Amino acid sequence: MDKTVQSFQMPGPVVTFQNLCYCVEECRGPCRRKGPEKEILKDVSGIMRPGINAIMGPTGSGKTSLLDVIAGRKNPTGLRSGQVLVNGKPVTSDLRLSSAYVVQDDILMGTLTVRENLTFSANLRLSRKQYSSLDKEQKVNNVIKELGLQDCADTKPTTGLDANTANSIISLLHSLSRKGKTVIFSIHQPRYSIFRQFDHLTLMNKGEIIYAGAASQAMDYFEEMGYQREEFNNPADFFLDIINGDIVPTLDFRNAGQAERNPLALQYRQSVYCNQVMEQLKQLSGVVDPSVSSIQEKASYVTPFHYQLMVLVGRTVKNTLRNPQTSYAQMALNITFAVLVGLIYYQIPKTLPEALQNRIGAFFFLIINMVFGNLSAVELFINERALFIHENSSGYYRTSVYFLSKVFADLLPNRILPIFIFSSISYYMMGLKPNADAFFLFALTMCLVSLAAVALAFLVSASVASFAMANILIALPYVFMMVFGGFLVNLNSMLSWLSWLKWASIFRYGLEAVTINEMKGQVFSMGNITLTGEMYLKAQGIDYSLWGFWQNQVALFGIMFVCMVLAYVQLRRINRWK
Ligand SMILES: Nc1ncnc2c1ncn2[C@@H]1O[C@H](COP(=O)(O)OP(=O)(O)OP(=O)(O)O)[C@@H](O)[C@H]1O
Repeated sequence: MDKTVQSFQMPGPVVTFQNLCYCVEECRGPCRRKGPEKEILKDVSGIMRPGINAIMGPTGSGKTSLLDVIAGRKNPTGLRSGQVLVNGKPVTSDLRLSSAYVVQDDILMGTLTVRENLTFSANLRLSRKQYSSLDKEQKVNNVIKELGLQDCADTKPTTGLDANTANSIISLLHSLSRKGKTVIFSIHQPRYSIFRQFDHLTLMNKGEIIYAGAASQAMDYFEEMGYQREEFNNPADFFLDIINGDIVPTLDFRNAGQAERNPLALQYRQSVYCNQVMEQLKQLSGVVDPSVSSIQEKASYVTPFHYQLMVLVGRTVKNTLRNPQTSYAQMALNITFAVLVGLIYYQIPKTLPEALQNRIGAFFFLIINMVFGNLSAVELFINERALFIHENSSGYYRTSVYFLSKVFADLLPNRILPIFIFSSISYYMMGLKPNADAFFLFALTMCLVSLAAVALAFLVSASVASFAMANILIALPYVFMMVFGGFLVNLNSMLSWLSWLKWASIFRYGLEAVTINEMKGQVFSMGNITLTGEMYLKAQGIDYSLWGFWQNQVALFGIMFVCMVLAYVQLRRINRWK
């Protein structure tokens, strides 16, 4: 019996696509000028039934593009015509959750074991109402068993997945397909042992289908066209040789005088295989419910917000604990700088001129350390960008959950804790105001300066995809803010159209706040001349009233808040389409 007919009888989802035309705009030149449109899928139609459906073809033939369009991963703006249906219905988020899309690149959390990665996925993709923790554990164990990964289930992924996986993956897909799953994948040049497990084959060339039908009949199809296969030649190599023109047909099937760009595609369109597909598509599309396609779909998740947050924070904390270099480095940097500042400005005297020069110099030094010490925060969203895109578009969790889990898991161990240690060491070594409330306000200001700088780094991190770009983009505002901080240049003497930048300077707010906190109520002397802290603040034009002090904290908090919100918006705007 014909294999296509055999698999058709297997119950399970049927994926259909009709007249798909997909175009991309190529960017050219250093300015990435938009070039002409390029059609990468040309009127492609097909039916994928439960079983193993392979898409084959040479590099650039459109295999991945077809797979991406079927999976809804390709930017819909490029789709000029056609629609993908599953069981006659357009793809919705419910269907997305009951399907899986596996990409070629390694996008697993490298610090977690195979079992932990699978458990993470099971926790977020299986409904808590339908599956208990035990059910999920059992499912994970089954997958590990089916993949033959028992020996490396509790080791980190990269060590366990080696060359034997091609065979075991195909065996797993085969057994899944026999349970009524529709498995579709693209493959370049499989060996015979793999090829013979395919039920259905779609061969592509230059964005068009040149054969779609039972894999077992593909050889006959080309042999009937006059292509002679050498004995022992692997079918996959045979097809590629035909496409590349390395094998010529003994019969000339091309119509005389016809300058067809893709004669194999034309031949397929005229074949009984193509006619069958088009006939069956007509029957299947008769059941399409037009109301479904008109519904503007909203992403839905099988797990609630708080549960996703718990699972994600758990993974982020585990990742931080197993990869603690950044936290250690951040702590070491803060302790080293605290001791260094403490030694340089050790027990600042109250006699002039050192009393003022050393205090203001020390504060500037401290703020520089608070701002530039957070450069490592730019890596936060860049490191895991591919993982986030994959998991988020597969419906694992909401963007807000990811954002909150990353931000909190980074802020506490890497930012807030080291700052309190930093402040405690440097404050008392420098001999600043000894009362506890002054110390607390000092530490609070350092914390807010640091968090505002970190939030700006998060914003950059969520906006770009490469470290090189992020480093340039973060260094610029930091340096500008330093210049407009009020220490390197007197802001009153600056050109008025430039001096407004001081309102965006984290340095200025931080410097003013710690200066008010330290100077207010102090008396400095030189011989019999005395100078109060208030006199100094007034001479500098600093408002040292209660609100004058707290307005700096409010401004720092405002900068942090705005940058965090913008970072979240940028994370939502990340292009998830291929
Ligand atoms: N987003 C895009 N922008 C520009 N060109 C694209 C884009 N996506 C695909 N293409 C082009 O479309 C053609 C088909 O690409 P596709 O990746 O689908 O081929 P493929 O058969 O999967 O190739 P490979 O085996 O190398 O993965 C290629 O020429 C590719 O450069």
